[in-house]
Amino acid sequence: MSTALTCASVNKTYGRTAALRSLDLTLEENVIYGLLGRNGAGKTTLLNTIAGGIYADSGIIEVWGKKLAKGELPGDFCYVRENHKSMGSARVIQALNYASAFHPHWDWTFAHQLLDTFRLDPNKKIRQLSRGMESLVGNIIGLASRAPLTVYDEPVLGLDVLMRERFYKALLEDYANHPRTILLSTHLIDEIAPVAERVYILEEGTVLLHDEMERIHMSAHLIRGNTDAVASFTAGKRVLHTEGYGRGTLAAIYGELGEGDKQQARESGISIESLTLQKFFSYLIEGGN
Ligand SMILES: Nc1ncnc2c1ncn2[C@@H]1O[C@H](COP(=O)(O)OP(=O)(O)OP(=O)(O)O)[C@@H](O)[C@H]1O
Repeated sequence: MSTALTCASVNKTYGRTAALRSLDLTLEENVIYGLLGRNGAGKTTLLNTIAGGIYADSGIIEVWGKKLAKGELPGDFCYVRENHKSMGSARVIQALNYASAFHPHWDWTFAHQLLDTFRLDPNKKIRQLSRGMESLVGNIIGLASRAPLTVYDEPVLGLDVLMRERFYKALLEDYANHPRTILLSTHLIDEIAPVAERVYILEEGTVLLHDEMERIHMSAHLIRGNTDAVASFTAGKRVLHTEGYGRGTLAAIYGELGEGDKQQARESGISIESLTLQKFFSYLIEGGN
């Protein structure tokens, strides 16, 4: 498996704000990644830095093994972000035409199918689109470009639940037939869980956690039981959060549980539940608050 993107010790400050701090991130070929983080964590700064829109103060960014020079755009790369208003009075079809010129793997048949799927009028002017429709134009470009490295910043912003489902479905179906490396930044955390294979969680400009979605699913647990039993069960484990309720304690823990753990839980009356990605995220970031 080759590496699509490497960020090594990337730093970016805006005045006194450190938006990216010694950030390391590696994206392997043909994997879908989720990029999560609360407001201001540095997601957009990271994506803009990768896309060459802003310069890192220091650090290395390599795309397909080639180090990007300052201001250099990665080749055969698609960056989907909100706001196509700069295209002014262009029509949707003109925006697609324009995008197609930059992407050697562009598929027009697929682009037209997506216009139907998303019920977009190709002759409508970009400036007349609703916020959700505007996101959809970007998403069509992201999908139809079939770029080997595609990055989406909040692709479902403003989309209703039906359109969000259609987007994820189109992405997964097309990815199955045309694997590529995809990075999706989103705040709709539980929706990304069945889509992304791996996840990066940013906090204050650095990577707080990077793991496989499956492993998070297997490792993130909420346990409840008698306070002493919970204390004994969690000893030596990674505890993200604890809180008391009545005479018991609830604890969010991270780590795979073996047969011995499960037996101990049964014997001491401790219940074990899996955490959703959203709950795991909030416990990891700030103890569930
Ligand atoms: N142009 C700018 N000038 C000054 N500070 C900026 C600028 N852009 C971002 N920042 C700051 O950098 C930090 C990271 O912002 P960034 O937009 O990358 O976060 P984010 O994770 O994308 O947030 P959100 O989820 O709210 O979109 C924040 O503290 C933000 O205020």
